[in-house]
Amino acid sequence: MAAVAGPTLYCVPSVARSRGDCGGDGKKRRSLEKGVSFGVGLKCAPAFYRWQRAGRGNLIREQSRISGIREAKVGRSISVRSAQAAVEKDGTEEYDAIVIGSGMGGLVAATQLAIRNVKVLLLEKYIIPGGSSGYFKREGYTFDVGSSVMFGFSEKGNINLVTRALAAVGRKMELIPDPTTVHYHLPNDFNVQVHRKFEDFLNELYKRFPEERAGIDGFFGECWRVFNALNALELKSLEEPLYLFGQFFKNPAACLTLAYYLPQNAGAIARKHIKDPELLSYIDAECFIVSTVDAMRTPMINCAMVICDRHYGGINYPVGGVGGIAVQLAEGLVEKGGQIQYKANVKSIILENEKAIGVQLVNGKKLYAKKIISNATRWDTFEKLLNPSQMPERERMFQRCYKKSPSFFSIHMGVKADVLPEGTDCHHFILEDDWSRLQEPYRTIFLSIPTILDKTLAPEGHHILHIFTTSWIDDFEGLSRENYVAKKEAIADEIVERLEKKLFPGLKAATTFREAGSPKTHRRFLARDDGTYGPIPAGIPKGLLGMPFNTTAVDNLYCVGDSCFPGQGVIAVCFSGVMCAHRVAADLGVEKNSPLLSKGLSSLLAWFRTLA
Ligand SMILES: NC(=O)c1ccc[n+]([C@@H]2O[C@H](COP(=O)([O-])OP(=O)(O)OC[C@H]3O[C@@H](n4cnc5c(N)ncnc54)[C@H](O)[C@@H]3O)[C@@H](O)[C@H]2O)c1
Ligand SMILES: CC(C)=CCC/C(C)=C/C=C/C(C)=C/C=C/C(C)=C/C=C/C=C(C)/C=C/C=C(C)/C=C/C=C(\C)CCC=C(C)C
Repeated sequence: MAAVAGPTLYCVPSVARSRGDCGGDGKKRRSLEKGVSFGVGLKCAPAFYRWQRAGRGNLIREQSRISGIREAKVGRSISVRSAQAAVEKDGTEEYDAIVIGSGMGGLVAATQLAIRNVKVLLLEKYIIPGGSSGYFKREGYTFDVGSSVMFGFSEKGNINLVTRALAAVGRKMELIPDPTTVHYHLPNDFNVQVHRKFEDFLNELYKRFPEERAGIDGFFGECWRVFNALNALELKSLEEPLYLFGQFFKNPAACLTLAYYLPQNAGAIARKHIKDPELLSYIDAECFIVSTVDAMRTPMINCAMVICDRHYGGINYPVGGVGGIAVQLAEGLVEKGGQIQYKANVKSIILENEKAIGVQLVNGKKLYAKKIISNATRWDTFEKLLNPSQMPERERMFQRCYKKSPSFFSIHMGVKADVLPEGTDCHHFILEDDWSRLQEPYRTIFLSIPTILDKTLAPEGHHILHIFTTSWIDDFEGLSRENYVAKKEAIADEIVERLEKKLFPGLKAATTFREAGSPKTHRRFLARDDGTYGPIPAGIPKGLLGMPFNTTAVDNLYCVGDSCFPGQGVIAVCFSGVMCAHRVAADLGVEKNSPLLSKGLSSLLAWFRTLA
């Protein structure tokens, strides 16, 4: 019955685009799902089409031929061995855990369970793993779907959660250190380079704000206090009482420090130390990058985490591109006995006596597990995979406290290398005119040029420019196809013009490739409601206090990813994956568990959330 999917590389979006819809339910797809579970991709689109076109009998033969390709490349540098994807035995087989979605949150949860010998099946709607941290290839360029700034990817300390997630499944990637995390280009000719060395970065701020030296030391000093406390802990589920009490016993100072900062926001702490409005606006911009809101609404723990990690372990870029991380995790998962099924679009979560017992795919197939983990956003989980009219009060409360952040408008470009001045940094953040417009759609420009670090991602003599800016899906709804495309191009033209003026004269003429994505693209390819980047607080939050953990009000159903504690960001969702796997393993009896204490802690945490 089953077929196994094999090797690894894809010209993914071109495939999906030609099919009209990456997650669509077309005829070809239905026939594939009937007999064959679809695995991580094929070497390139033509092979994909050959495979798709082959008759059902030929599919298995074609598959084993393709499985003979043992080596494929992400970018042109990292080598990825073929991943053996799911062997779906029959519809009645029960797994210990099913994970819906292979974003970094889902992948980490699945791999952390697999290494504990939990029988886990990961279901991904798309044809490669990674979600927002995936990649795609075009005309010799390997593009990161989303951010190229990787926190938590060093050899140092306890919070290098990306490194640790890979190491757990025996993987390690070659890294290129980034000397400057971000180069800020701000109003009134205020330019700051966030150098890898903390002292060099501070000197930039001291130079601009000599009278705020003590304030700068005070604010960043508090950031380090939080970071050092985080770094002292062994990070596991904060919903598991035996672990939590154990950490309080081993590291009371660190735990009390974190408990103190848990309900606080960065903006309020910055204001204790700093008076200069321009410096406070700069801290808003720092927070905006990590949370898409200003400092007053950014939890202090999250702010401190990113502000310090970039100087502690540093920002490091994986050779071959960010997409390689998810590919390595997916391969590692299968090596550790887990299974992955691609093109497995979960339509609903099956409940029995109000407990989650399985999932149903869009092709009607039902799969069962003791525990169901959703890496879809909480909006998608509780409004689409479950009946919205039966949404538990706990989720209603989440939706009152948090709303969907805007999505991104993104432009992936290939340009001739000589348009970039010598010494150009890899990542830039631009707000040209007015601080008050920081959170307005299209006003700030995020720009990454990963080829500054890894030249193999583009054809020789070329660079990649990945540009993005916040944008709401409403701007693109209800347009004809023609108007939709025209609108995307007009917005992209305007942003490129702004970059020409600010940074790279001649940019338009030097462009060799350009593709723009709207919030609708995010919704379609990442299966995120309204294409949202993640949750943002509806008002001023009490730090992280209101953010839900992994358990839900539905028995046996867990969430993982950016709509869980601690929120948006690759390193944040990796932590969410680690926490989720620990809690699930405890509930399965694989990790130490005390049901009574767990129940008590769960009620206590639920009460804390009502204070937020
Ligand atoms: N959007 C960006 O630009 C971007 C880029 C890079 C990293 N990130 C970070 O990644 C974080 C998100 O990571 P994450 O792990 O929470 O999730 P994710 O959105 O990256 O991945 C979710 C995965 O679940 C799959 N999925 C959703 N519904 C499904 C269904 N019904 N059936 C099967 N599969 C389904 C999606 O296809 C996707 O692969 C963000 O917070 C962000 O910080 C975002
Ligand atoms: C239980 C209770 C209640 C209590 C107790 C106490 C305690 C013990 C506590 C503890 C806690 C903890 C452990 C916590 C943790 C946390 C964490 C880890 C966090 C993390 C976070 C992170 C984050 C947020 C991140 C983010 C990031 C991001 C978002 C990024 C982004 C990026 C981008 C966008 C890029 C940019 C670019 C350019 C500029 C171009």
